[in-house]
Amino acid sequence: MQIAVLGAGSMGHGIAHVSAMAGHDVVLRDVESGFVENGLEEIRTNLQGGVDRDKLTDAEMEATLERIEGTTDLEAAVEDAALVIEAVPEDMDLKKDVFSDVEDATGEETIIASNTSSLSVTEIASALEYPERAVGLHFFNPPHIMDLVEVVVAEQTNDRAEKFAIDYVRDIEKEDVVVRDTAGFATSRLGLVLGLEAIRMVERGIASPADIDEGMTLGYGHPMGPLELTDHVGLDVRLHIAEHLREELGERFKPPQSLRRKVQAGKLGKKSGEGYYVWEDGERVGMSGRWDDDA
Ligand SMILES: NC(=O)c1ccc[n+]([C@@H]2O[C@H](COP(=O)([O-])OP(=O)(O)OC[C@H]3O[C@@H](n4cnc5c(N)ncnc54)[C@H](O)[C@@H]3O)[C@@H](O)[C@H]2O)c1
Repeated sequence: MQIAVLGAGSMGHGIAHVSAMAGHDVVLRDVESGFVENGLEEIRTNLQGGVDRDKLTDAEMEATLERIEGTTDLEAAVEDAALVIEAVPEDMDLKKDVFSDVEDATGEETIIASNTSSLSVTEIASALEYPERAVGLHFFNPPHIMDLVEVVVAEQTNDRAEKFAIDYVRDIEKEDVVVRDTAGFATSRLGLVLGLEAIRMVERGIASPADIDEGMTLGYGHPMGPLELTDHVGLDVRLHIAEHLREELGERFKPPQSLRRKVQAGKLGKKSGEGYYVWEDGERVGMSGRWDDDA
């Protein structure tokens, strides 16, 4: 089928990649041609990585790239699409505008999906005249590696849109979980509980970040501990989500003081060089603050 992906950033190019790999024709749209080119370049790099690891052949890589077209023209991107997936920045007004613009340029049958990680799909869908075709498709980063997609069912989503979304997820060989539209969906909500509690444990000196993380990787089989994951996601991003979930779901999501302090100090995790760990050239080289000597 024809799929339009709006936004060629971290998530958009990955969603275009996995859709084209499954044989769909994809149009990748961003607001500037430089962003589109970057997205297409990232897809080529990631596909080449797959070829280098013998996951796919050169011919499969070229065929996948041929199925992806880049553009800055919204109308051209969406007019023939059966499915439109937006992956523009996490801003409610922007997402509503994008949904509404898409609706103006497509037929009534087109399914319009949002890759939002925390906003209400119900509210985004309210920008549509026919909101029953809206649904959430929450991919995980990076989409070409991560197997899960949460299918988020908004208040308005009808059975056809829900089934369409589930079929699409299975078709691109990902695993679907279906979630009602609530703050944090299923994964962010549970992942954050673990992250916030780990931060409180560090705050109270119960154990070092590395020991807590090792406890969860070796003891529970998690691929990465909650504090290292917090550094990867960004402390500012986690704080923002915690504040949102606290507002929506209650005090159990109250952000710990130390998380707030670190964000105020610009210690945002891997991207700033320090969070619960110290990072150099993308590698973990030690622990932050009083745990430094134990690193
Ligand atoms: N990064 C993650 O780990 C992650 C994981 C799951 C979901 N998400 C969600 O995916 C969405 C995108 O996040 P991202 O990390 O890819 O952001 P990003 O900043 O990397 O990319 C967003 C892209 O959208 C483009 N854009 C802005 N306005 C646009 C418009 N009107 N039409 C088309 N493109 C437009 C920007 O130029 C940019 O290239 C957000 O809703 C985010 O919450 C992100």
